[in-house]
Amino acid sequence: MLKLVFVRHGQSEWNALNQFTGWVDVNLSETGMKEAQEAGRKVKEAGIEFDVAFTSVLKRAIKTCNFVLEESDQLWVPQIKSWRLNERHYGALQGLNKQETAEKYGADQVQLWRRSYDTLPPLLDETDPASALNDRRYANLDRRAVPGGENLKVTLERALPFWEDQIAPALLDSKTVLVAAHGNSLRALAKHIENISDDDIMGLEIPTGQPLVYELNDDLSLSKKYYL
Ligand SMILES: O=C(O)[C@@H](CO)OP(=O)(O)O
Repeated sequence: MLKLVFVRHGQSEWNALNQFTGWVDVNLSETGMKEAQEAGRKVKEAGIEFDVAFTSVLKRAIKTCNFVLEESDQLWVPQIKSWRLNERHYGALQGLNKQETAEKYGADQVQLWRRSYDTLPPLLDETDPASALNDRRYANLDRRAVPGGENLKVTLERALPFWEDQIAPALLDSKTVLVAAHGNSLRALAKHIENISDDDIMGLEIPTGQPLVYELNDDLSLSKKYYL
């Protein structure tokens, strides 16, 4: 049985402030660090030994990856970072308070922006410093892949090549894989793995710091899914 473990980063400073975050590189909160360490302890208790770990280029996920590996005494495990595992880019919503935005535009509109598969957020010009697209870590990024903001569909389209090129081959090579990433990049990959419809994906939430184990068959079809 092939094994894949998803961990959504622990609570971030902007999760705590209820702000749209996306590609803004905010830190874990104190609570988030504890959640990530607890996730590592659960991995250790479950006796899961990773061969490779994948994470994004955002510190809240990278630190979560490190905490999980440190607490399970596996800091030696090779780590590969990619922007393709980043949180969905939240466009012009980045930095706004979610509650205030709901009061301004209505809760239904905000729920569509947050959870619908194909509604794009209001886009941000790539020259806007808040867009993060000019940061040097994205120097090789094809800007058409992230048109100033992403819905889940665009997030899946840019995460999928990383699944195909890196994660799936590692699994098919019988490696036990950790993916420490974000609410929406993990929802996108979960949609693919679990074959969830465009409508049903609206209802899927992945909690922070809870290791989610996928046991997969040899053709990467889903056998079993559970939280530690
Ligand atoms: O702000 C964000 O980047 C994400 C994750 O925290 O928010 P949402 O819950 O709307 O997907």
